[in-house]
Amino acid sequence: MQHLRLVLKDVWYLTRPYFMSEERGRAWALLLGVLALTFSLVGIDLVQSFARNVYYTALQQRDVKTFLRGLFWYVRSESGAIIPGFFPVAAPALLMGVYLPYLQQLLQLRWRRWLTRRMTAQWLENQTYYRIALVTSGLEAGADNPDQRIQEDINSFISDTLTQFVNFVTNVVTLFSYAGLLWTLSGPLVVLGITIPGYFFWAALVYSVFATWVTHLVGHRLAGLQFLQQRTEANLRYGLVHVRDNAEGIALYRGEAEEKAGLEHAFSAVYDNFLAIMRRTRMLGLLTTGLEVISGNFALLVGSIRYFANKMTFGTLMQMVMAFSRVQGAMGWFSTSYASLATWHAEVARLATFQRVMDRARAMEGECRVIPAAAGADMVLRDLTVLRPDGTVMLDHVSMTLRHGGMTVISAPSGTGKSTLFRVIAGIWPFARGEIERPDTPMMFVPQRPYLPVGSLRRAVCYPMADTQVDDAHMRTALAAVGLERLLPLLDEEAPWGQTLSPGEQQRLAFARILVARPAWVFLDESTSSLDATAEGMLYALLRQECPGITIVSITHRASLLAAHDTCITLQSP
Ligand SMILES: Nc1ncnc2c1ncn2[C@@H]1O[C@H](COP(=O)(O)OP(=O)(O)OP(=O)(O)O)[C@@H](O)[C@H]1O
Repeated sequence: MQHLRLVLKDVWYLTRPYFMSEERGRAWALLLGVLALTFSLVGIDLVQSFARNVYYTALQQRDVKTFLRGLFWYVRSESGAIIPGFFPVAAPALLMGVYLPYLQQLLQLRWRRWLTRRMTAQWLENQTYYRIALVTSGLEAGADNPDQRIQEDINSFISDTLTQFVNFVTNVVTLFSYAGLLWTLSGPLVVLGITIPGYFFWAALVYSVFATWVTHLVGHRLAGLQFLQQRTEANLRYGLVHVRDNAEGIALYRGEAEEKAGLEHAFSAVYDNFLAIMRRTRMLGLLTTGLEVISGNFALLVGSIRYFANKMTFGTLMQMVMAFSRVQGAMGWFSTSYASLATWHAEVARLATFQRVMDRARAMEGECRVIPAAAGADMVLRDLTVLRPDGTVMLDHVSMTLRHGGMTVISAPSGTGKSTLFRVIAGIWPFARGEIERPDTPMMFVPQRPYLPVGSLRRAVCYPMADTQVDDAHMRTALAAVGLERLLPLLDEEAPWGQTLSPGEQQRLAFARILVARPAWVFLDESTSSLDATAEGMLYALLRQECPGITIVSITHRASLLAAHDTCITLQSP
């Protein structure tokens, strides 16, 4: 019960924002439409059971007139009420049957659009996509694959939530209305001098509880197996993706045999578990089919007692048999839907965790005060303490001035926190205290492995600007100047450039990007580590010559480059 409360709390947490959003009018209208059609269809079915009662009795009495009028026009029930016949309600029922899934899908699609936009925006806002890794261990279920959360889980969460909700409502309404019908129709039965009122209702209840309990005994393990199936499939997929992502390393080590064994192991888990699911499903199938066969005859047997005693018409007997099967079906839904409920529960949990992690990452406020300074001012770092995500100190009370227009190099042993200092200045590392006076002017941070977006080479050179914003001739000149003239004919080619260009070429491309964007400050974090000293010197000289007045702050371990800078700041570990 506690567990159910937690799941419902998560569902509410994920559902509420949409139904309170600016699209709430349409959302509620569609939901109410879906509910209205659901109720109407159950209602029509219930009313039709009375019409069938009359047809069957007419059939038994060979009363052609009542039978045909009932089929094509209307019937009068025993109490004298007029009930539309089969054909008059067939058309509206058909339309409702078609429009129910349509409205449900429309709601699903609109909700998905809204939630995808919202989650994508939240994920990209304030570098949340980057911070998520800082606020979680990375292994927290739900925070691991944001791409899968946004593309797959949103859709399945919405679709399954709506389906479970509609099924739940349908089955509850069916159960109560048909149980009530059974109670009214069945009448009393006298057994050994004791009168049992609504005996058919009680018989149906006892039978349904028994059938539900037996089904539960056989079926409940299916939920766990389905859950495990998702996990084994995910492990297999992860194994395959891992090989793709590390293709070069595996190829160089000739690690195919080891990888193959790992993948085979992952697949055998998928295979074995699916086999277990099949066996369990077979058992469940045998049981449910058996119960279905029994239940039809059970209903006839129990119902016929009053029929043979001449206290009930044939039509009423048939109506009771139908009501019994509806009650059975509704009870059956509650007992056999674990598999789908377990899958749905897993989706809810993953998406809710992702949303919580995003909320946490977004709410994370750094304690470092950033004071905007004039565009031409120096950058001043005062009393800056930088921490790791676990709270341990990386840099303790660091103060420095980075001169405007100067060339400063920051050096320190590996792991001291040089790159993290750049992250603090860039404003993406929230674990810092102190003060930064930051000139209000365009800055560019260039990591050791520059990021290359998916798409054309032109896009890669212009990034983060759109290629339409950049003058073509200017871009070509920049590319040629950094020594990449061989790439000029390939500018419009789409390729995985991050894999096809050598690390040195990628670093040259990053310099072309600086020449294109012309920031006032550039932070180079070992941005020439894959180049030889001559190429490195040429690129630095190019920056000074093409972007006069540019401020350069570098991180490097190379002595040759240290000498090229006018100021050197050495960081100390605490
Ligand atoms: N995302 C992160 N999560 C946890 N710890 C991190 C993270 N990024 C960096 N660190 C830790 O912070 C410390 C400093 O890392 P940083 O990369 O800033 O050092 P560095 O001086 O630039 O090293 P190198 O010269 O090797 O590039 C290291 O101990 C590293 O493990």
